[in-house]
Formats: sequence, C-alpha cells, structure tokens
Amino acid sequence: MAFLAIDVGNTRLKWAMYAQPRPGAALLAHGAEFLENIDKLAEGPWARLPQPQRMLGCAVAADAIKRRVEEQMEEIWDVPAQWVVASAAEAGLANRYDHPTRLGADRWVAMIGAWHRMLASGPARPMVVVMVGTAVTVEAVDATGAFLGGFILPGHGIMLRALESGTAGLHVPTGDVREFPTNTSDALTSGGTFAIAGAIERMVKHVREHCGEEPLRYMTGGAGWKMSPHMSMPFELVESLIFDGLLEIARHRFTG
Ligand SMILES: Nc1ncnc2c1ncn2[C@@H]1O[C@H](COP(=O)(O)OP(=O)(O)O)[C@@H](O)[C@H]1O
Ligand SMILES: CC(C)(COP(=O)(O)O)[C@@H](O)C(=O)NCCC(=O)O
Ligand SMILES: [K+]
Repeated sequence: MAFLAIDVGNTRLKWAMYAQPRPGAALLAHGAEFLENIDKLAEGPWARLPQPQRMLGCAVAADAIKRRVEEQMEEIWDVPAQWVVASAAEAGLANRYDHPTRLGADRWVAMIGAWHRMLASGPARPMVVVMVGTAVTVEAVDATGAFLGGFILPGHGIMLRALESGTAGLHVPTGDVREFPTNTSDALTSGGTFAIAGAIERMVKHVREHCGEEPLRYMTGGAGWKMSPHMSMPFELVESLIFDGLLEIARHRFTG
C-alpha cells in the first residue's frame, strides 16, 4: 500500500513515497521542487512512480498552491488528498496554542516527528524543535508532550531582503559567518545567522528553566545544515522530521 507524503512550504514542495503508511516503511522515492515548478510533477518526477493508495500532507503555502498540488495528483492517480490541520491533541502531543488549528501544520507535524523519534530511543524529555526554512520556527515541548509555545522568526533570505529593501548601502553578495565580521557581506550573513542562533538558544534556556531539565534539541528544514554548525550547543539535524511526523499520523489514520 504505497503512501505519498507531501510538505508544501513557502519556498519548496518536498515529497516522499513510502511502501507503507507507517514509521519505518521503505522509502521508494523522494524529491523537492521550488513552488514555481510544481505544475510539472505529474509529467516529471511522479510519472514513473507506483500509484499511492494513501496520501497525507501538510501545507502552509497559499490555498491556490495546495490546489495545484491536488491537480497534479488527479492527473495521474486516483487517491484522495488529505491535509493535516493542527488540532488540540494528536499522536501523543497536546497543543497549547490559543487557537490550536491556527498553528502551522508543518510545525505540528515536525513536533510529532520529533516526539516519536525521541521515544524510539529513550524516555520522554522536554524538547526544542527548530525548523529553518523560509521562516524559522522554534518550538518548546515539555516531557508530557505538551507543546508550550514557539517563536516565529524571518529566515536568512527574508532577513537579507528586508535589509536590502530598507537601506541604500546593503546590496552585497552573500558572505561568510564570522565572529567579528569586517566587511558588509560577512556582517549581514553573520548577523542573520547569530540572530537565529540567539533566539534558539534563548528558547533552550526558557525550556530548561520551565521544565527543570535539559531539553533534547532537534533541527530540520532546508537551511538547517547552514545553521547547525553555528550553534553554541549541539542540535541533532534530522532532515526527515516532517516526513517522520506524517508517517506517524498516517499510521494512526490509515492502519488503525
Ligand atoms: N539547495 C537548496 N535548495 C533550496 N533551498 C535551499 C537549498 N539550500 C538551502 N536552502 C535554503 O532552504 C530554504 C528552503 O527550505 P525549505 O525547508 O524547503 O523551506 P520551506 O519549507 O519554507 O519551503 C531556502 O530559503 C534556502 O535558504
Ligand atoms: C510559520 C510558517 C510561516 C513557517 O513556514 P515555512 O517557513 O515552513 O514555509 C508556517 O508554519 C505558518 O504559516 N504558520 C501559521 C501561523 C502559526 O504557526 O502561528
Ligand atoms: K516547512
């Protein structure tokens, strides 16, 4: 029973086809497309895949984008599109957001993936789950599985574009991350990186003080590999956190 998992962010669509809708299932194929290229999925990377019997996705891009993804599926397959909406509780997690359904589905699914990854290797502990994509999100989860709350920050690209468009003298190429930057490129690149690192480390402190225990630290997202070397405390980089969460939810929904 092939299972298609899809994560539609504000920059790219990521997809993965699994042999079964459950954690640990064999990965048959996977890929990523910038949103401007998603109308070619059916005739391109999806053309030679097996027909999935189930699909589950999370999408935070505009509804029109979600519709275009559904059209690509309809072109070649007969499978209902199911999109995750954050809820008050799912797969062991409780959601303390003021309005639980307003939490980004990608954030909710990544936390579910992280929670089950932790439980697979040891006892429950508090966690900080970071996603570095178009935006950066920094989530706090306690050892009972309660999502306490999280930060949303601009990602690297948005920070740079904001500075470029709001100033006259900051149109420069990408630089390197330096402790003491001595040119504009390095100053911008380092400023963005350490702004994100600082917010993340602050959340680790909040969780440590609130829960009285050192949190486990997970990082994911397309730009996670850029951030993780610059953290003053190590984060486990897990590229598949959203897919792990979708597999976990799929197990509950599709295999009872
Ligand atoms: N090879 C790459 N392709 C696409 N994005 C990349 C790549 N390397 C790093 N990035 C960064 O990852 C971000 C996209 O990450 P992603 O997790 O796909 O975002 P989103 O989920 O918001 O669409 C881009 O903003 C970019 O900064
Ligand atoms: C915070 C986000 C923009 C992150 O999007 P991404 O960087 O993954 O494209 C997305 O999760 C979102 O639109 N959330 C809804 C608002 C909220 O979570 O409070
Ligand atoms: K995302």
